[in-house]
Amino acid sequence: MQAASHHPGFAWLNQSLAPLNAAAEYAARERQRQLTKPPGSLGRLEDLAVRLAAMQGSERPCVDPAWISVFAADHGVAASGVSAYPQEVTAQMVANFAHGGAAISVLARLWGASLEVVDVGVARPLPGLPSVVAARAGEGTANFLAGAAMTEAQLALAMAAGREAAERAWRAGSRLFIGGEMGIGNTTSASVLACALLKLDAAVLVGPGTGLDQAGVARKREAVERALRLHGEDAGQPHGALLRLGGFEIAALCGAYLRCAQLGLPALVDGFIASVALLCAERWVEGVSAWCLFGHRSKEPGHAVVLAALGADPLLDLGMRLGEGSGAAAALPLLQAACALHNGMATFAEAGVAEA
Ligand SMILES: O=C(O)c1ccc[n+]([C@@H]2O[C@H](COP(=O)([O-])O)[C@@H](O)[C@H]2O)c1
Ligand SMILES: Cc1cc2nc[nH]c2cc1C
Repeated sequence: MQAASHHPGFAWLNQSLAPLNAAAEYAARERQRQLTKPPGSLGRLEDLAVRLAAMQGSERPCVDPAWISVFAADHGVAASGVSAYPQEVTAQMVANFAHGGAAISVLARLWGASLEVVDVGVARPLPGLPSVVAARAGEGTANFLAGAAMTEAQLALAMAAGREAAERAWRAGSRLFIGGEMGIGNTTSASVLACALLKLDAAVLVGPGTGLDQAGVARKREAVERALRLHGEDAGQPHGALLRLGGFEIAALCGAYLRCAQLGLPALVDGFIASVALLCAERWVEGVSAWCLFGHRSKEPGHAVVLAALGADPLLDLGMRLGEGSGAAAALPLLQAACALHNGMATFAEAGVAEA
């Protein structure tokens, strides 16, 4: 682990990661060999079952019940004209999540996953939404074009919000964690974080986000370049990067992935912003990404770059670019199918089918 900060709010990051279970992995691979199909004929569905077996320490893996936490927060940089949408959409979408009308609400219902919304720092939250978990680190971040996005204490609070969400999932008996995010302006934050950590140019990581036109993307790229000039030197490691350039929901996702890896809870990663949060977690503590599966490749162009840096090969490529955890949720039935096939198919011996 990197020596990041002596703030006591980061002490939990010193706990070791859970080990993968080699015996369960071997047993699952052996079982796959005995199922009534030519070896390897279920392709990546076989590998998914075996990887989940290694993570869950069981020859018979299972992703149900699955748990989804959507972290919402606002971004000071939204005031610099970097999004196609106004900032108040963040608070309005939180209400939409709470009322069950967002894409992630529909997918969670469809696949039988639990869904919670965590307010990590929406600027002007709408009143009277009892089902929203309040874990606010502030009233949105400060604009990182003028100074650091957040204080050390706020970073610790936001990461703890993610840690606690992973712990709620674990305590509820969930077998898979999906982290989603909502925050107008957060593709700018994610782009500049990735530039700083990967030492890449803004042009490689800046894209349209919610739907900027060409001129808008050029403005956004200039903003990212300015932020890198201002903070780049102090943002080569995840602590400094999140402090200066982060969002509260991105820090929360980073904390959630770290805690999942400590607990031994597999995580299914969503799109561009979620993958940048995982990049922060992996740079903070090496090995976190071994606890992750990747749901999809977002249409946001920087996502492919971040996935390559993580060595990840996602399951779906549907041209989605919504966020909220929706790309991961779209891949959940593939994981359910991988487990059902692994656990439910007959072996050659059971079915009386001749082997090669
Ligand atoms: O997950 C993705 O790959 C993704 C790509 C583009 C946009 N988004 C979502 O759109 C919002 C951020 O876009 P923007 O243009 O305001 O930076 C935020 O709420 C994200 O959930 C998400
Ligand atoms: C409507 C809307 C829904 C979203 N969900 C995640 N990001 C979003 C951004 C917008 C603009």
